[in-house]
Amino acid sequence: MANEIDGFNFEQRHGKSRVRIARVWKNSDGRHFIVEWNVNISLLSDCVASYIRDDNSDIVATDTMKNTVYAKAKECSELLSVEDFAIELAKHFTSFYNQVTTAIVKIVEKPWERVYVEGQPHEHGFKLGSEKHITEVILKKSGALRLTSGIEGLSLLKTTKSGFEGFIRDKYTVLPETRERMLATEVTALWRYSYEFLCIVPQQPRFFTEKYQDVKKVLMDTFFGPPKVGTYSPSVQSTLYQMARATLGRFPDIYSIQLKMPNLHFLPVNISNKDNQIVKFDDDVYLPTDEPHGSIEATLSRFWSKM
Ligand SMILES: O=c1[nH]c(=O)c2[nH]c(=O)[nH]c2[nH]1
Repeated sequence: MANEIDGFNFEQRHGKSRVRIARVWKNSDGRHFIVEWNVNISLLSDCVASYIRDDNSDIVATDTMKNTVYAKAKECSELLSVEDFAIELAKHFTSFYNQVTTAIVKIVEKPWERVYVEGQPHEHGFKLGSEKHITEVILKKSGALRLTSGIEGLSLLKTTKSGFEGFIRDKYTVLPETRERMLATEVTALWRYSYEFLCIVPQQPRFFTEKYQDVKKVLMDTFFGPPKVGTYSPSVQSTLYQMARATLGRFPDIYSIQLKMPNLHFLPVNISNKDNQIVKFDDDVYLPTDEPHGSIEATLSRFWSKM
């Protein structure tokens, strides 16, 4: 919220960060479902008086925001996607309070996955996976929506079919050109859907959960290529672009995708003393590192924003 005050421009927002919640649903046939969410709420609201006149009468207390997370989760009688829960919260804040013009709700979901015991899905047993499903909803009172979903911490590695050649060489360059190296990264992907109004958001309960799985599969399949032969990567940049391109090619309701793909180096190991070479690198023994790492990121968007 921006206001002009005393001849200055004043912007403010307030909210509650890191509200942790787990919600369990128990089906009548004995199967349990669980989600664990870390919720961040930020409200743009007309409460300038609290900053400049010690008048809190227009403030939604951040403690109330926290309680709302638990109350709304209780109200959800069935398993729902993290996107749908973020939309529910944002809808509540923008419709219930006159003062609130925009709600920004970000949620990170912990990847609890059902375990298999004796080859069968367990009714109430879960283990923690690795990458996280995230979402950000920005909802205005008018119903105008910005819906972003993403993946955080998707660690991928391939032991071949990667190289890096033809880059600038100058007096500081020592990196040899290669057509054979390891490629390792930890993908952060953020994609924006083209559902720009509340009223056109798909209502099927599993829609965004399935879309998340589908996008993850397209990203991974493009990174690795076919199982027997793979796909040669001439650079992280090229692979990143192919992954973004495949996502926009496959999903017409995704308007843009941002990918961050650090290049996590696996350094060749060569060890010698003055008499012998103890270890000679033959694409087999590496020193894994994460510092320093290359940082490569890009956003690919359509020119039009509507489907
Ligand atoms: O795929 C790569 N992209 C780079 O920009 C880069 N720079 C570097 O040193 N190694 C690599 N690898």
